[in-house]
Amino acid sequence: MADAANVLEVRDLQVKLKTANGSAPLLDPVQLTLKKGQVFGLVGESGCGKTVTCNALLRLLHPRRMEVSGSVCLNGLELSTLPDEQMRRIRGKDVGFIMQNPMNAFTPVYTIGSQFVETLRTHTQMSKAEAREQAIAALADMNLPDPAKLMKRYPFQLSGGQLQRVMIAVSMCLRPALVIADEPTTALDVVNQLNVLRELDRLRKEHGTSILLISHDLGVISQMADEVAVMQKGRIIEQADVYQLFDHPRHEYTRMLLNARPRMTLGH
Ligand SMILES: Nc1ncnc2c1ncn2[C@@H]1O[C@H](COP(=O)(O)OP(=O)(O)OP(=O)(O)O)[C@@H](O)[C@H]1O
Repeated sequence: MADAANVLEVRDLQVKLKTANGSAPLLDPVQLTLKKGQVFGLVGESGCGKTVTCNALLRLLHPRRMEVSGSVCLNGLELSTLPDEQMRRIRGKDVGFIMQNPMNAFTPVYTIGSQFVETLRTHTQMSKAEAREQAIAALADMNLPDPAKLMKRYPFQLSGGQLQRVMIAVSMCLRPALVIADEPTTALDVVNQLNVLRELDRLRKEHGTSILLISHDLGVISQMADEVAVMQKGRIIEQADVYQLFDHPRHEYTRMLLNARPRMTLGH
């Protein structure tokens, strides 16, 4: 029975890559519990399986190439057995997704405004005018200057930091219960990293959104997360409250990551 305090409960989520001779494990059985309003950090070096975990949660892995098993429960709703059409509605509306390279999230030939309006109208009954108004308000809320003008721009006309903020505005505007942020600041310079993290944190506080924050950078995780899981080679090797993990890391690999983290602070 799902606990009402939890937005996401993942049990025994396992991924295997189908090969000519059988299958190769990519993800050992993963258990995750995200409480409402919590930031859950998933850390580990490149290739350890963070993105595979997110894609498995959202059922974005190709069934012909990957074998996924286990249970993923979002606000009490089991996602693993939902029809594809219902799952499509959940992605974007109930679960927002912020990816590492915002350029990949937008189609280059359409303006920011038309893509934002389209997303809003796909998931709601809003008229074009209402959606446009809401999009402008969401861009302004992300402290983006002159949002009405920005709506007319194409993705390549924005800086990486601006585009990342637009993506956050798009993913948060439908007030999803959960946002999965996969390396949301990795492609940004340090100043933009801090700004984007601040905005994410503010939106979480204002709307009570839970965030699954994926990063290879424990410096970022330490600023944002309440709880942290450390992943190595497709396995969660340590999971703890952020203070406990930083003060008393149990695993040698966690200690190595801690020693390698850059110094940065959100300053609040
Ligand atoms: N479509 C795929 N086909 C085959 N192998 C894959 C596929 N996607 C991921 N993998 C493999 O799964 C493992 C985990 O990859 P994943 O992208 O989840 O790592 P990651 O921790 O997110 O790394 P990064 O921080 O670089 O994004 C890697 O060994 C990768 O090569």
